[in-house]
Amino acid sequence: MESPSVDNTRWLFDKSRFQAQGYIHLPSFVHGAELAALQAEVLALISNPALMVPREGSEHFFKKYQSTSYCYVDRHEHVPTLAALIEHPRLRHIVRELLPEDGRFHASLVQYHKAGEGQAIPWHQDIDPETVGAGQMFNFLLYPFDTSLESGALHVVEGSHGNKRLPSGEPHGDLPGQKQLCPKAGDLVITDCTLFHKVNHNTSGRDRMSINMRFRNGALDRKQTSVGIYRNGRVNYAG
Ligand SMILES: O=C(O)CCC(=O)C(=O)O
Ligand SMILES: [Fe+2]
Repeated sequence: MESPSVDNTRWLFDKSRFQAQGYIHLPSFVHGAELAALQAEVLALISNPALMVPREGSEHFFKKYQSTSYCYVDRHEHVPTLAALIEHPRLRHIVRELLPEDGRFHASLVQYHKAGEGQAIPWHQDIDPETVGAGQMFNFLLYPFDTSLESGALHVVEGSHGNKRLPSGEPHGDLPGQKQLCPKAGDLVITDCTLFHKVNHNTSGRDRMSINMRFRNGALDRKQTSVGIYRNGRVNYAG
């Protein structure tokens, strides 16, 4: 007989499904006053360009990889609801399911695709699958506002996580088996960092934002987590 707590766990997070797919979509993870606070704080954050990662000198990166979002890294003092979310018991429960030995918070990223600028993130893997592999680092993506096909769906290739690198080709070109997710406000999407994923161009008249809380196995060192894979090259974010 399974205990009720095991049933609760299944309801919250189906680990075997996650491990088979490489991602899982949990609707309405955050709602009500918490979601309203997150929305207000994220809007305040993106209204302050001084807080984003400087773009000067990165023109080559934007052009080559066609990754054009405005990015805010670890701005927790400006988004206290995000700081609280990282310690959220339900979220930490899932982190423990995924990384029972040593699940550590790694970094947060707020990605901002401004209305009217056609911004996008091409196919990528957040870490090098050949050196790290699946099950070591995860994105917990929280969407403060509704997304749509026009503002930028999260595209994923189910089951692509593991030790394989993305096939070379067009940065945004279609991949076999790709699926489109359009998370609603408050939804959480968890992905393995080796999963093939991208965000298509924001052609809508609405801003598109995502909040990424990244967790890693504490046994990984910085060198293993600083390389991202694109279809036309690999990037060492550490420089
Ligand atoms: O904005 C999204 O939906 C995905 C962002 C992403 O790929 C990332 O933060 O690694
Ligand atoms: Fe990513």
